[in-house]
Amino acid sequence: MSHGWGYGPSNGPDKWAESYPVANGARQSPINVVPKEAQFDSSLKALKLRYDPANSRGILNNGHSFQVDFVDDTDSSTLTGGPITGTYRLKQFHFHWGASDDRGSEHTVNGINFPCELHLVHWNTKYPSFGDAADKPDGLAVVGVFLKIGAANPRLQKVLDALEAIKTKGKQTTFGNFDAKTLLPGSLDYWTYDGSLTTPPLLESVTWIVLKEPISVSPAQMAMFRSLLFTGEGEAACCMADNYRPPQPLKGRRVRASFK
Ligand SMILES: COc1ccc([C@H]2OC(=S)NC2=O)c(OC)c1
Ligand SMILES: [Zn+2]
Repeated sequence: MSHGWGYGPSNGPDKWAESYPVANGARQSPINVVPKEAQFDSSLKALKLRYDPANSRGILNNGHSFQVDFVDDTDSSTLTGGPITGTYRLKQFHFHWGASDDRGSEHTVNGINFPCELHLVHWNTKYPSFGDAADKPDGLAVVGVFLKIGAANPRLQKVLDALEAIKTKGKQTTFGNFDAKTLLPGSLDYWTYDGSLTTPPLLESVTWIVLKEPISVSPAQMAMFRSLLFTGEGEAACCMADNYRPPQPLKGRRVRASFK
């Protein structure tokens, strides 16, 4: 790729392998989840997500998505249980979405796309930092939550209302006292498999935890996601949408279910 990776025809997911050969690796994400082929595993524990709203810090347009960053210097916002061992700290959350409601999620279920997918990113505290954990096979755990078109979701609104302040690439603003737990659905039933980051560097370091139950988002709220720009101030505006990687080959991996 002659220039940075992105989601366009010249630098999108089909081109990433040119600069990141791991794109064709053995444990790439996302995948298509086929519930009937997922194995119920009774040894899988319940997810324990303990988030302290005081840890939320800021919201940033990073040119590929927007992310809400958390202070991660203590074990005050953590993921434990589920398929992982030990303690993983919440680092950030972000979303992937489509230009229209028929696409946008990264994982699919029986080949069905959702309009949006939330990723809550955690790193294994057996390593000293996110950066150290990011390239280890057990370094990261990402909780994926589907967003499904329905009633407006009031719990999303504080996040969406902040987007006008970060319209262009590189813009950020403070975003304190946000409880990420409010973005979770009522059920924490999940599918889990070994995978990767879904954008370059595509590191194969993620234990994926994809929740079965979606949360709702309204068409008007989806329009707010699409009001962001991939581009920086003063550049020709390009709407931020279709920032998702399509499903990748399973290559013999097992997908386990925490529920029957
Ligand atoms: C350097 O930090 C990164 C790099 C890539 C990703 C991508 O991998 C997933 S998952 N979603 C993404 O957009 C990331 O997300 C945690 C964090
Ligand atoms: Zn992501």
